[in-house]
Amino acid sequence: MQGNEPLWALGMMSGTSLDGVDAAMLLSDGTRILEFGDSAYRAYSAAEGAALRAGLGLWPGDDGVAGAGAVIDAAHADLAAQFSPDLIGFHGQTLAHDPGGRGTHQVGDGALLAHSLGRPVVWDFRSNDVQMGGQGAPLAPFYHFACAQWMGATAPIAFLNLGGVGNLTWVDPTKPAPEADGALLAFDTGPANAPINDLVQARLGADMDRNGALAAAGKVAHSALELFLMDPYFGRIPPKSLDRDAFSEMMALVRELDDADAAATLTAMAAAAVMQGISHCPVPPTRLLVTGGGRHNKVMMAMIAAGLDCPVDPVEAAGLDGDMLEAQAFAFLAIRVLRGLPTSAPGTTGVMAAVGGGQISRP
Ligand SMILES: Nc1ncnc2c1ncn2[C@@H]1O[C@H](COP(=O)(O)OP(=O)(O)OP(=O)(O)O)[C@@H](O)[C@H]1O
Ligand SMILES: CC(=O)N[C@H]1[C@@H]2OC[C@@H](O2)[C@@H](O)[C@@H]1O[C@H](C)C(=O)O
Repeated sequence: MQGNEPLWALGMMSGTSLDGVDAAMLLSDGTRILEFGDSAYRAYSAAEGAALRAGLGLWPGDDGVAGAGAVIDAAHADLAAQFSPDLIGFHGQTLAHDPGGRGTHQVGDGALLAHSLGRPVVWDFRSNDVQMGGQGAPLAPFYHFACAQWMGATAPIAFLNLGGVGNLTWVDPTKPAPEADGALLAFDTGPANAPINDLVQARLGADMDRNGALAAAGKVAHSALELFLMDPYFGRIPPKSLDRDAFSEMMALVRELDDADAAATLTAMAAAAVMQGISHCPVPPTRLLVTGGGRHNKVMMAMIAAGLDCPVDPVEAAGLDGDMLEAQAFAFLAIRVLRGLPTSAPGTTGVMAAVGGGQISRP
């Protein structure tokens, strides 16, 4: 597997929403997207989800980490068994993220997976970046650069992932490589779906505000929104990243509101955080392409579009798959790690210099 011949990699990602694992095949030489392959999703059972939630905030060695790790290892082995990749990119599950302090913690044992599947596995993508002074996140931006080139973009565009947390990547596709100076600027914008999910879970026992229906029936509480926007995170110069629950105190701002107004206000907060993020871009993007589950939230999408001067579309408008983009990103990054290419740069994570992350485990 040396040289630069294209490889079929399987990328697997379990995101902050803790709903399940996405897996996607990608053919790439580590710089270009050559072909998209099959993809699959495996939902966590209620018991698996509970074990993962119990692990949130835990660090290596803490009680409860092994249980969460076992769920991740079994679910990923189960899902990967239906594919025949040359190699696997295994993100695992982030349990805790504190890049300026204790580091970043993903569970998932790549050596075990390599052994059980009989294929090379690239994993532990974030630690090296944090050790080199970076945020360890976001890591999808190098893949976003490849997506922009695959689309034939000729002017700066931005990708927005609306997952549990939101993250934005500004791309200048005219630069020669993702690690080139000025090619990328990336950072977490703020909370996106996680607080909305937490609200509807606590009040209505629901998983999500499907399509933004509840928010559509409510009014935004502007005083709460203004208080939220006073958080110093929004003024901080990127790169910057967030733990899933970094904004948990925002729930207090909507406590007195009825369900619909609370949902509308949390949705407006997520959208306003994106606007704040866009203001940090070197030049405004000519197009904003949205990935992640939040692209289905019509209210959130409309609020974002209303605040920007450029078209705002789901990534499907550009021929990409918004459910699988992050899984594809870890397939792409796995090939880069195998080839010794960097996976993050000062503009994406704040790392001192472009660096490759990830351990390689062979069967
Ligand atoms: N139809 C829908 N309407 C509204 N919201 C939706 C819809 N579908 C998904 N979502 C939201 O998107 C979330 C899942 O998004 P996604 O799968 O992108 O998150 P993730 O990958 O786990 O998170 P992250 O990218 O932060 O790691 C759901 O929990 C829900 O809040
Ligand atoms: C530490 C961590 O797991 N961060 C995730 C999380 O989910 C979204 C956002 O916060 C982003 O920073 C990152 O994931 C994506 C896939 C990334 O690294 O690009």
